[in-house]
Amino acid sequence: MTDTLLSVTGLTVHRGPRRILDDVSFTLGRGETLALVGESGAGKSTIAAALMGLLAGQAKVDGAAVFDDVPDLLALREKAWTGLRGRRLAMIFQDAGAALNPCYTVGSQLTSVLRRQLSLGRADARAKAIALLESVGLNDAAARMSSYPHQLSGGMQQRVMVAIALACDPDLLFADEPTSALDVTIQAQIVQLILDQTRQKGASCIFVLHDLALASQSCDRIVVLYAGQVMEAGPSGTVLRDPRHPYTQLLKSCVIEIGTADLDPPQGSVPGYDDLPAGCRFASRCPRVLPRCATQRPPLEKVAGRDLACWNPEEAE
Ligand SMILES: Nc1ncnc2c1ncn2[C@@H]1O[C@H](COP(=O)(O)OP(=O)(O)OP(=O)(O)O)[C@@H](O)[C@H]1O
Repeated sequence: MTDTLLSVTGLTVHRGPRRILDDVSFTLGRGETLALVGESGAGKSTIAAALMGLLAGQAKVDGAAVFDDVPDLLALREKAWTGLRGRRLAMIFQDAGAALNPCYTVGSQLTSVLRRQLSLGRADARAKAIALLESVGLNDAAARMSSYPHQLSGGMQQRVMVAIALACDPDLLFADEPTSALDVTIQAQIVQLILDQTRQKGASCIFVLHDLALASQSCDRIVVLYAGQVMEAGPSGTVLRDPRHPYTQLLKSCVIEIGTADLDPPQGSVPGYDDLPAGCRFASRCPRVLPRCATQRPPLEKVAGRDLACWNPEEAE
């Protein structure tokens, strides 16, 4: 049994009249990895941004997020984020090429983080930066310090991002689709690198992923989101071996296996945020829909070892 590092309760985000996240709750243990999965627009990146305090001024954020000894991340003012963001919570973005500053060398971007956050002197920061680049598998790390981002491949740029994110030994790392800009052969290497590095440091990690197969292989827990609501959440083995929510079942059926005969793509699409039903947001596409689903939102309840929000769940497989 791990102790809890992050506990999110009732996270709700409005952008104007649109309720982008609706009462999202989940927990993450210390040293655990968690995957946020769901179709594009489900609100995965918004969860990460809200928990990193990056939505201020853009959206109305309600709910609570207890993080270690911080009573509520969602209530922090910008000044209170100093010493937390980049230090105890860090982020790896989708596209390292866009996230790294093209005007500064890899070395100067890494050492500036180390000097600012850890107050290291110039020589110590340089030595630690080289060690970090070595630890993320960058060949010839000392020489790479003077490279500009455009002189590196996409995979190498993402390794640098991992080094920067882990520079201050954060307790929690967000990896927002960290491999979506990379070739498929490099993707698995980068996911493995992030997992190895976070495990080695005893950190927790929240992966934002589209890929259910990758989530099941790499993460301890999984949160399945649909149009801003949690449909099902729990240990990834339990949820994916025996999905009880029709939406999780649908996602699972979309994982393509070599050798299967025909593709059977799901029908319909995620509803627009301007036109949402009062009840379950998946109701219009659900094969097990009941009349009450459109009008009454199912509560997230403990069912068979996971949290489930469904009036008419699948039977055990
Ligand atoms: N800056 C923004 N301004 C207005 N709406 C936004 C903004 N960012 C996101 N949204 C909206 O919020 C909803 C959730 O978006 P979000 O990016 O969190 O989803 P996601 O699940 O991460 O999608 P993807 O997998 O495509 O990255 C979408 O309807 C999106 O259009």
